[in-house]
Amino acid sequence: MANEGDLPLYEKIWLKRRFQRVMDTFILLLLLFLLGYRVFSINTFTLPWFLAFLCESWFTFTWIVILNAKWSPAITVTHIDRLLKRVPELPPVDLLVTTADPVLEPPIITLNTVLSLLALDYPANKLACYVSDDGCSPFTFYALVEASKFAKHWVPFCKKYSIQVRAPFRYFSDVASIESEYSLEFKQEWLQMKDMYDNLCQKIEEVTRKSIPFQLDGEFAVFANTEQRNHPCIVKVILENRDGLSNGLPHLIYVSREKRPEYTHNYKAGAMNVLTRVSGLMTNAPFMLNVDCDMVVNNPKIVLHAMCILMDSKRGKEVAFVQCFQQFYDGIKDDPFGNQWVASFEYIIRGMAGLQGPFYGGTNTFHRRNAIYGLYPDEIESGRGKAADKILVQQFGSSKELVKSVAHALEGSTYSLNDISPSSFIEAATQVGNCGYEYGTCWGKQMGWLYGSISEDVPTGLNMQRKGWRSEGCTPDPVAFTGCAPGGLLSTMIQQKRWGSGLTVVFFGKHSPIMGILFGKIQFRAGLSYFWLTNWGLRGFFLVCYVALLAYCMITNTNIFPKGPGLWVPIALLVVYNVHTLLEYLTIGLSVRHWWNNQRMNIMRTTTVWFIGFLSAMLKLSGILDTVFEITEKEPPSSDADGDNADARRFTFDKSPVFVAGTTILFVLLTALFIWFLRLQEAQSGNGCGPGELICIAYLLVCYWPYLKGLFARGKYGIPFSTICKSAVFAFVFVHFCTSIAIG
Ligand SMILES: O=c1ccn([C@@H]2O[C@H](COP(=O)(O)OP(=O)(O)O[C@H]3O[C@H](CO)[C@@H](O)[C@H](O)[C@H]3O)[C@@H](O)[C@H]2O)c(=O)[nH]1
Ligand SMILES: [Mn+2]
Repeated sequence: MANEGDLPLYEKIWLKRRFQRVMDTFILLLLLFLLGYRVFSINTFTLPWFLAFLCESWFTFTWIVILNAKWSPAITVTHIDRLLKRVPELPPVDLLVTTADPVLEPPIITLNTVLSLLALDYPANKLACYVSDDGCSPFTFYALVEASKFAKHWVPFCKKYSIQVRAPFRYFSDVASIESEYSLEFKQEWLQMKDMYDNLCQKIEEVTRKSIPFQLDGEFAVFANTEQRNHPCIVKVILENRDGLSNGLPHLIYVSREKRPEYTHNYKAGAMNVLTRVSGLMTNAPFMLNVDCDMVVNNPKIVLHAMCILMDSKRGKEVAFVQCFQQFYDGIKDDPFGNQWVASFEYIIRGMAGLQGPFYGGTNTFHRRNAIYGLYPDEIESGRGKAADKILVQQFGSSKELVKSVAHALEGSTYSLNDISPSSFIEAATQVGNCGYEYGTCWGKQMGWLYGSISEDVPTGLNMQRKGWRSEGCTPDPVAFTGCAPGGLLSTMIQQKRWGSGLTVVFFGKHSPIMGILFGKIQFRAGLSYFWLTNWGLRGFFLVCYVALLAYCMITNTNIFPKGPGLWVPIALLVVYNVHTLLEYLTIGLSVRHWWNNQRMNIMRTTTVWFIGFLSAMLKLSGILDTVFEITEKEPPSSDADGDNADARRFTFDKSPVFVAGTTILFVLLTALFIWFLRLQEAQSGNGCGPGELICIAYLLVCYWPYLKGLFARGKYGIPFSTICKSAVFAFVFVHFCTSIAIG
């Protein structure tokens, strides 16, 4: 038997999914068959055939990417008991939260996230919570101050009764949390807590509802004369665990970095870098947990689980970050807008976890501070050694205090808890939160959260894996964090557009997975699996081309699919692919409806928002137009939140260009079908468009059904008249173009 001390703190278990591999391979063969067919039927060579060949080559490549990503899935199993036995002194962890807009991200949400963090099952003197507020909002600050008062009761309550869900709005929305079998004492305290929480909500609502805020004096004076994009740096220590009590409350610090109109702020990446520096000064924990303002802790032991991985003496040393999946609460049943990603997590991200590790997803992630600072994994044992202060100043900026703390972190010297309290660093923290601080340094370029893409998370993770680091997934039961999925169709589309655009920029940039494979230490298969992510925009481009090609065939009575027996290949592809994905969904307990919703959404988002994202990335890359990080709207917790709400599942439309793209495609499909139908009366020539094209167009139309319904619906469920007009013009131009090149 192995010595107890030798047992690893975590294990990695590879899953066997043989049937899936067989099906995946079969689909690949069909694709190759189709390509082969095109190559050998070169005598019928026409431009449409050639374009179809290009697109299908791309689809085949995409399939190889997916197959490779899914091929060797793995899960991690963590052993908290071993950790607690072996590591008497748990390391400190800094908790970093970002919020950016008090309207799109109501303070009550941020407050709940923070409360759930403060109540983590981890020694309170080892935790410090930092909240970055890009909105510079006195409301958010007020909410945090009030939350800190409530936390003094809430945290002991949670710990005393081992409550699982420690975000009050989640906890109290669950009626089962108070059932008859509980003791009288508990019930009394429960009622008290509920009362206090209701009061807290009421207070915050009262304040935020007023158009003129409360008196900006005392603590709030700093917010006078500030604008969201024009204000000095504000750092406030809200809670301080002065006596270092392990059963007290963690530090809570509010940071609103300086903003000036003449500076670029780099959105979330900029905010994260400021948080990294401020936390570096104040507590300098070797590990940092980063969550978005709407991701509440769902498993209070999650830090312990993550530490099992990061503190493991063998394999843990190569792990730069531990990624917990994004999962959502109150998600609408059967995922009508395709924004819950359940199947992708199960198959793709678990698959990546079996390679060099999952990508960094922007939230629910534990980072090794020195990996963020640019350390290589082989430097971790020995530390980097003493770097000259001059070099550190060049890289990290001119704050003397920060350079000292960075040197500490890079040397990997044992984490001596700072005896100095956070509040003595306010001045230094304000300095590192200023706009000009990063000028000429490496922040955002070589280390920290990288700038340049509005999907900052992916290149940031790649930048670490490029140096040879691995990452690890962590999926304990219960789920680690739960967040709020975009509420409706529009916010989903905006989010998808941002990813489509940001990821395309990554693909063509310095931090592309290709560069990582060629010049860094990204393993080939790991790099290839990243294409699943970074190619979303490109997939939009190719799919739109293919759809246009199909429509062109229908309109001009030409074809891209073989006739006769060869026709069975594309048809078999369509059928097998759908059956296979359906089985994948059913295997993990998802419904047929869920599958179909995701399937059609995949078609809709690829042909609209990913395509638009691709175009906007092209504009950005050619320096014509910069891209903007549009924040996803978060819905405030409501008592009638209910996953079965029929209205919430319906598609809503507005004047956004996203819907112009979709409606245009719908019109093109309809016109193509209509022209084909008219032609039915005429005698058929042998070489015209055939059943292959027809089946594809019909399939696309079924996917686009919600748009068709939108044409006839009213109010927010209907497509606005102006959108219809614009789309009609675009569709007309396309059809006209088709007919004119066909004749010409
Ligand atoms: O200027 C900004 C913009 C955003 N944020 C914060 O960034 C987070 C993510 O923004 P959100 O609008 O919720 O975007 P999502 O699409 O939901 O986020 C996903 O995608 C982002 C990258 O596109 C990642 O950064 C996120 O972690 C990931 O959850 C939120 O906490 C925001 O407060 C800022 O701090 N400053
Ligand atoms: Mn979000």
